[in-house]
Amino acid sequence: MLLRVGTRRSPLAMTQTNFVIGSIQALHPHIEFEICPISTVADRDRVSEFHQFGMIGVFTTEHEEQLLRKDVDFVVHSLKDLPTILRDGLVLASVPKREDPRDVLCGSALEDLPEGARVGTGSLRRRAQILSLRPDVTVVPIRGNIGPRLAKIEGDDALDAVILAHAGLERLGLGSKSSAFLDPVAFPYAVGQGALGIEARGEDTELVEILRSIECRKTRAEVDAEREMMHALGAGCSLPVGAVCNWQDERLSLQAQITSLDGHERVVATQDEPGEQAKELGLAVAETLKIRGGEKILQTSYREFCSHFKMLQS
Ligand SMILES: NCc1[nH]cc(CCC(=O)O)c1CC(=O)O
Repeated sequence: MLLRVGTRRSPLAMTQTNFVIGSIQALHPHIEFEICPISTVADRDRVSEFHQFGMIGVFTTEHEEQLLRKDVDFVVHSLKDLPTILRDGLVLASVPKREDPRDVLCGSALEDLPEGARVGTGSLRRRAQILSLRPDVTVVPIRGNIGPRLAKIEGDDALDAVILAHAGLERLGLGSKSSAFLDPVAFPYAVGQGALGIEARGEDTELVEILRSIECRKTRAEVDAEREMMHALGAGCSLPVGAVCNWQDERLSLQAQITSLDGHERVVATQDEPGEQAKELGLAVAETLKIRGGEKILQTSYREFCSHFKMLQS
């Protein structure tokens, strides 16, 4: 059997894809793979900030079209970039074991950041959360692959720190740059962060079965809860919503936080349920966030980033 695998071309995407192929091959040595990399809108356009500002699916739309055209058999995504709603006919077939999902500050620990420090991130969630912990910092929008982002803490005009996902650094062999982990209770990570998502056509039941052989049941429960919460909030991947989800002793606990873009307001909800009720847990936490005023914060942030986007275009 030959399987064609869709992926982005970035070093991180290629590493992740090779990892998935290696994991499947270890269990199914007779299967062969052909990697079919493409550049997405977000890779071709390195100038706009639009995808950082809530536009959904910029990393994944073209992959879904490839799947529906049957140009590829499955696609390996960073799960946090995959929208909670997939195109008709496509499924999240498998979620392998998650890396450490925490964010890290590269360049300086939080407590060592000087007053008024310049901190780089393109993510609205990270912007809001760092401002809520350290109102004195200036957030500098940055984007691009992990290597170039990391380079912003070196050389002339260097930033004091950049915020990145530990998982991305670890997979690229740059785990030693993860010097200062951000405590996820104070600085919750993005929904799905640190996990991979393998997307395929639902009708290919035999293939879905093969892909499922590398799934991690605990990770799947965690990300199902997180994604259901995100879906119920109607929020895209880069809105200021953070999560901490843990599976322990057959129970799943989910803490979620919505933070206003200026960091001044935040709403938190925490709940736990038996592990098999991941989706119910996600829905319940979303409801609590809404009741506590989270929806209003999201609407305001949405308006703010739409006007920011218009400003960038004009
Ligand atoms: N949006 C970019 C992106 N997508 C996945 C990762 C890191 C790896 C992961 O979270 O699985 C990153 C980079 C980052 O946020 O630092």
